[in-house]
Amino acid sequence: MVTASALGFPRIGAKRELKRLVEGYWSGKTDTAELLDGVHQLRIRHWRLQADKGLDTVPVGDASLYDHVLDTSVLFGVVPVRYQSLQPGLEAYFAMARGLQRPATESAPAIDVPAMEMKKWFDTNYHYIVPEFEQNQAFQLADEPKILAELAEARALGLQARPVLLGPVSYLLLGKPARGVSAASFDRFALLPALLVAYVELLDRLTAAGATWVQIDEPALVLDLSDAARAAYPIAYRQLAAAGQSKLRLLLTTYFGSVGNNLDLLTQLPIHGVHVDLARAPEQLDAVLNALGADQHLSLGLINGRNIWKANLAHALTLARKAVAKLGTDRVIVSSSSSLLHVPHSTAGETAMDAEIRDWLAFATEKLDELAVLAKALNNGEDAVRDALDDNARVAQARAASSRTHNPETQRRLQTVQPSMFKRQTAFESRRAQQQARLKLPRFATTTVGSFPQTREVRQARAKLRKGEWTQDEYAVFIRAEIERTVRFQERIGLDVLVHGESERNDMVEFFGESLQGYVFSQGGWVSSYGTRCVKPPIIYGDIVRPKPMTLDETVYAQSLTSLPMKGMLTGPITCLQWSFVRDDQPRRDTAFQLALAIRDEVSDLEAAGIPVIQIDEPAIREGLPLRRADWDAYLAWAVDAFLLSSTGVSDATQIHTHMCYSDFNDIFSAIKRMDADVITIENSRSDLKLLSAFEQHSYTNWIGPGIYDIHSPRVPSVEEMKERLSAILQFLPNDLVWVNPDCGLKTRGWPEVEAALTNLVAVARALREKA
Ligand SMILES: CN1c2c(nc(N)[nH]c2=O)NC[C@@H]1CNc1ccc(C(=O)N[C@@H](CCC(=O)N[C@@H](CCC(=O)N[C@@H](CCC(=O)O)C(=O)O)C(=O)O)C(=O)O)cc1
Ligand SMILES: N[C@@H](CCS)C(=O)O
Ligand SMILES: [Zn+2]
Repeated sequence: MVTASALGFPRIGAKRELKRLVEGYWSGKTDTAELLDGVHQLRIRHWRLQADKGLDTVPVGDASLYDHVLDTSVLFGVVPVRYQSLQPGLEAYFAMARGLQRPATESAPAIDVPAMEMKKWFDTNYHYIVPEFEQNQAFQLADEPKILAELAEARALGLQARPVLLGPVSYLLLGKPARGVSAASFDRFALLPALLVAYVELLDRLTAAGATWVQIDEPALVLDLSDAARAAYPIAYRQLAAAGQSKLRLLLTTYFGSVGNNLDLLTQLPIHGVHVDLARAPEQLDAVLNALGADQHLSLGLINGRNIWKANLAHALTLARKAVAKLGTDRVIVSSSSSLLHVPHSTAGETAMDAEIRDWLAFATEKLDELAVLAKALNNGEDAVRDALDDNARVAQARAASSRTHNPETQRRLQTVQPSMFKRQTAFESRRAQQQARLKLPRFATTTVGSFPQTREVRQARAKLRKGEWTQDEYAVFIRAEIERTVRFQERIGLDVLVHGESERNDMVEFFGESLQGYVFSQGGWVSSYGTRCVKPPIIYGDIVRPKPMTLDETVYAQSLTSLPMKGMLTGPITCLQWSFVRDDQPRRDTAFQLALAIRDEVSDLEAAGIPVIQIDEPAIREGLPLRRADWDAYLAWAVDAFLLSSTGVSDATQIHTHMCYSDFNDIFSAIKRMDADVITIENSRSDLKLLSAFEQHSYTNWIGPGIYDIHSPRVPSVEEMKERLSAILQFLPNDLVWVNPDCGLKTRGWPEVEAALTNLVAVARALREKA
């Protein structure tokens, strides 16, 4: 029989229950028992949902209080020294995730530990906590592994449960040497034998607890691997295969792309099943089928875990039938291409969405239905699911034929784009002089990345507008007051280039999605971004049109309040593309260019209204980089072109900023140079300083603002700490190129923290100016 299962399910909950529970715990409103009971109920609800939809197996261990990579570190005792004196359990766990700052009491000394580094999970907008390994890292299985308890829970409910583990090789590859360990002498694969001992112990215990299959995620198998990484796979899996007295079966999963040249490696491994992503890479099916061993199972990643369009079930069935013809029904599993973590929970609550477009969508819950239909069609014949298949074909035809997706004016503009629209009028040196003459900024100019605290009042104001309790005018009055408060605050703190604070924006991408045609947005389509923070990616279904200016009123109002330069804030085309669910009926490049033209128009309007500085955020440009190097150049060519198209329609004296966070700059350096922004502000405060050496090595000569304040943590960095950071930065970058700023927007922080941190930041810049 063909079985159906998903690789993982969204953990946040239909109503973001996980967020409320965990944030309630952090604020002291929820105690430990309530937290643990709440997440337990949520897990059960998600497992039951999958079983009720007709899936044969449920994943166990994919849910997490903060991040599943952090869970893996805790599971194997990979806790950096600086957290080891904290209370083990939730205190140490959350301190690793988000830092911990607590004043001294009579009985306990003060605690002040920063958070661990966060990075993008492959090419997604999900962030994981980067494991830190000592030179001779010890691995020690937790006394009470959470996954064992969860397996017992699922089995007690009578469910067929499949524990999910991050595989040892991917885990090692995702980590980094701990502080003080020299990167040059660090050999992560030297840690493999010790790590495998802990994995084997865990697999033994899972087997004893009743697991028959374990899902081991090895997404690194879709990357270009070093020889050392390739060599690690057979070593690892030979050892793991012997675990569970050889009774346990391992399903090794790959996702986010094709296994490509790693297929030979994969099929040598002594594993019982393989999962491949057929949504991103359907072309790999034949090669995988040919390479599979005699008894190996194949899990077909047919239902897209990264996008929200209903699947083409006829196409999926064609692929699945091919697998069944070769392997027989008992060796085939139908599955999601990746975990469903990256799509929202359900379309069920989307009653306000345009009905025609809603009919085209499948979120996680609806994807479970699709999986069940596929399995039924393969097991019982298509007639058993005739209505579902007919309905699916009707939707695909309706979408393809819809007049809603095309706009002739947008198409015409794209045809008339000229090469001159991708270039500033003169080179940076000349622009720099004109901008200095206009803005008269001091050395080490200070600014922020754009957003200021999105307080409960701000979010509630938007909720009132949404519910019709406030008129648009009442909301606008409220936002103006927020803008004025933010401008006065920045003047008082002493920043040099101000921002309006983005209080009118729910999110830097969703806001633009709501303002542009060609987009729809959901009411409850939340997707985890990091920890308890979620985003609601808007959905691009058609050609992009900017019906009217999107940011002009607020920016011009903010500028009218101050004589200091005001920076207009826009989100760049690649970030809008990357953080939206995008249409799959045209190349991403075409959508990016449509977005770029809309943003170019906004830039022109801001400039014409006298705004002297405009920031076009592109934090997602690195994240969009294809996972295989062979595909990088093609992507970077159009991605940078899209940025240039959005940003170059201004005079020399208008200063263009861009901002990037969580970027591994070394990989895309020449692209960043080609973007030719006058100022780039970058994330840098949690990562080490090596990224700055790239700016030095590549003789980057435009202005740079490496973040010196980690805004993702509630911790306030001291003057001394920021001074040290800045001095270290100045070893790599010339004084006259450096700006001083936080590493990202301040929307997640509270005003008191922001006041304390920015006061320190300005003090550091002023002290440096005096020295210079
Ligand atoms: C810079 N980052 C971003 C990424 N992706 C984006 N799309 N946007 C980004 O900014 N990726 C990389 C990083 C990730 N960083 C963050 C940072 C912060 C958040 C975040 O704070 N998310 C919020 C939700 C934001 C939002 O859309 N708010 C809405 C709705 C707010 C809400 O929950 N309202 C309540 C009612 C009000 C109340 O009573 O409080 C409700 O509807 O129930 C808004 O402001 O209107 C979060 O809370 O998770 C995400 C990624
Ligand atoms: N301007 C945005 C950028 C975040 S990446 C902000 O400040 O929130
Ligand atoms: Zn940022």
